[in-house]
Amino acid sequence: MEDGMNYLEKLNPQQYQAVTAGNGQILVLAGPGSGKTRVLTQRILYLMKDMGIRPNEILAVTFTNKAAREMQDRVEDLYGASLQGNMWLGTFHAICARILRREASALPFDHNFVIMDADDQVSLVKQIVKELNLDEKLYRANSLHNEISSAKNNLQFPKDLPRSNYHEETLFRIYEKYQQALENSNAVDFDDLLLWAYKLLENNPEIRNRYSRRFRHILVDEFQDTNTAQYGLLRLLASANQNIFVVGDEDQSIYRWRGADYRNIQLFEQDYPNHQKILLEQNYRSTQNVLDVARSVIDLNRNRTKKNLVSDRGCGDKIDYYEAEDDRKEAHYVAETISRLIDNGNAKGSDFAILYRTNAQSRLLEDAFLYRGMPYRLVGAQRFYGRREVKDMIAYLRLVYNPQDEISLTRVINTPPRGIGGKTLQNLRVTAAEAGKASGEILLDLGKNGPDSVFWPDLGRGALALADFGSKLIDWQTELVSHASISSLMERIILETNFQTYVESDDSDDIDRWENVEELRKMAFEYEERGIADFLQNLALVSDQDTITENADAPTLMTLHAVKGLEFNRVFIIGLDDGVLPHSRSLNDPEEMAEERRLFYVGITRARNHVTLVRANQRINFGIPETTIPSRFLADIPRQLLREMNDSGKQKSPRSAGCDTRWENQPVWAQAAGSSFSSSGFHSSGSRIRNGSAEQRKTTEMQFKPSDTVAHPLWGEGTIIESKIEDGEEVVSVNFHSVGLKRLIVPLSKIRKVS
Ligand SMILES: Nc1ncnc2c1ncn2[C@@H]1O[C@H](COP(=O)(O)OP(=O)(O)OP(=O)(O)O)[C@@H](O)[C@H]1O
Ligand SMILES: [Mg+2]
Repeated sequence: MEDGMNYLEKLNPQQYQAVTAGNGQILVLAGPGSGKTRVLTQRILYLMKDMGIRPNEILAVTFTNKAAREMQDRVEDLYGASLQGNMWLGTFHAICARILRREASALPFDHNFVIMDADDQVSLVKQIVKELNLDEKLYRANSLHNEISSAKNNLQFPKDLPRSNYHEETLFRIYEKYQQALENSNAVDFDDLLLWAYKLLENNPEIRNRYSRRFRHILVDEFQDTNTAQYGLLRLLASANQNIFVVGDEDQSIYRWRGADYRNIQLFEQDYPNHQKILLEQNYRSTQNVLDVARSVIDLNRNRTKKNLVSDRGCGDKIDYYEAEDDRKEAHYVAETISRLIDNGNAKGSDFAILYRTNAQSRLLEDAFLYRGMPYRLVGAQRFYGRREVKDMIAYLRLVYNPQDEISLTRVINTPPRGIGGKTLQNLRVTAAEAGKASGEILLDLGKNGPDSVFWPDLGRGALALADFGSKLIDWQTELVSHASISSLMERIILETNFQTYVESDDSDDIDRWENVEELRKMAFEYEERGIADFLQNLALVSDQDTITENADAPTLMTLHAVKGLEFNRVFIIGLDDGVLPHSRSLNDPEEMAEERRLFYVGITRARNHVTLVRANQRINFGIPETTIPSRFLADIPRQLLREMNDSGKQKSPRSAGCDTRWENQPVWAQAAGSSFSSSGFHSSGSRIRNGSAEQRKTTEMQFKPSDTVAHPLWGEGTIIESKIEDGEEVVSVNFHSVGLKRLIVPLSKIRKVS
């Protein structure tokens, strides 16, 4: 400690306490932007610099590969030396893959196993449903795959599943066949990485001891999103030294659909009764207005500890709110506003994130950006890695690396077409099954011994084409072994299969497919040193967040799920309509609704300075406009924290500046009834929207009375049914000829009197 811990960046007392906590179990619970990730990073440094822990004795778990990379950069920067891959730092999946490769001799697959991507996993289930002659409409591959995935996340192999009815019995059979197919391909899926790592450590005391002794300190970010398998794994890995440091926020648990369970925080508290709990309350990311809005949303979730969120950064701007006529205009409003802010010199492209509930919502945004010729970054793994031409090329590499990979073989055996039809492929499979080998092994054998090989007389006329492909496969394997260069291997494959001509011949849309293949080759080039195993593994484990292109000065378009852990100066959240956010799937399930609320909360709290909430009065579904109702979450935001905007991005209803915390002391009313939404996005009775004292209430003047005829720009004419003062503002019920009854808050609504 000769430098007085100068290397530690400025920390507040609670942060300092967490960073320098001694051995044992430490639980850091704190809201967004309070420095959890930063504390974890600094603790790694502290362990190395002051506690004499070596990098290879530390295991640090992040939620994405991108987060791992950033953490590594930061630690190296402050440590002043390269960690040279000595530290075990990465996602649960990457860390498990590393363990499984090292310990493959104790497992039912080789160390060069491949990791199947999400698409392939579902295709495999589909194929099994077909093989079992089940009705594909009743047995949907996607939902069956989800069931298999949750079984795995609960640490269950097929034999552990209940089999007391027909459905359970069927699921068992499908799961069993699925595992068999993976094993035959020397492949695993994402969930297997966790499941096998857990079982490996649980069943092999020697291996468990080796790892748990080695990791003298374990650190976990985003702990609230761990699932059962991950938590179990942590327990095993920490079993020898019992030094485990976790940071998290129960309000940011948003991966329930992947088996995440924020109750693992409670489990941690029970399982480690001597743990030390540290709370961080100071928020360094967002302004107070952003935090107040976030809090008004999350405070309505039950069964949680209410937390103060205190900003270090002053009140800041109010939150903007815009209601567009339809979803196309919603997207244009966003693009237009951003373009204006950039043109005025008030912001730069990378300041912005535009967040939405579902990937499909990005399409109109992209249109709006393209229309203006504005660059943008669209985040999502499917965007690049899901492309046919990219998947084809990856499948080639996988097959060369692991000829047992049946799925990749099926994908490329006749792509580009080389005269190997369905019948020939079927023959190959049957021959392979009879010989107890993988199809790829037969191919290699044919490549070596020629089409007339005495061993495989049943392949018929297809043998020639198969042998030809087999010999290419041999050449590529040799290339890989002798040159160990992925990009030159790719070059050869491209050349010898006429891949470029094939890819360029597909002009079914205006995507530059060849450019994607070139991009993949560039990526491969960066892996020359680390090798093909690492490259393929990283391709398989890529997450949405990992696809954010760095150094691009452009707004980022991404889902609320993908934005976790990140921060932006300005955040737009679009689609604040009931059924979009919260999602229609979740409306009837209180647990799901609580998660939707957390998702909205995560979105708001990404902002440093500014949040804009946007919704559309109508959404076009398959060409038919449907009128929407505002998200029920909007009603939970105190209105004095909001500024309603008009089309030109100007404020409609000016309100006083500064932090307005009066609402905090008022009673939290029950959630609004769904029927009381107004066109202006906010509802009246039963809402938390209130400002003004009783005094004001008396003096507010009423503009409308029952039976007045009014007109609205969207809904046309209607008749006032009722008019009253609520919370100091006039609220009317109007019966519109076009859409029926609506409740409107007069100062915010667009109605005018006709007679
Ligand atoms: N003591 C501090 N002084 C100045 N800035 C800080 C301090 N602590 C954290 N920050 C900054 O605050 C921001 C939020 O920190 P960080 O991302 O670590 O928060 P977090 O708790 O992990 O948030 P989330 O829950 O969203 O993941 C970062 O920009 C970080 O650099
Ligand atoms: Mg964080």
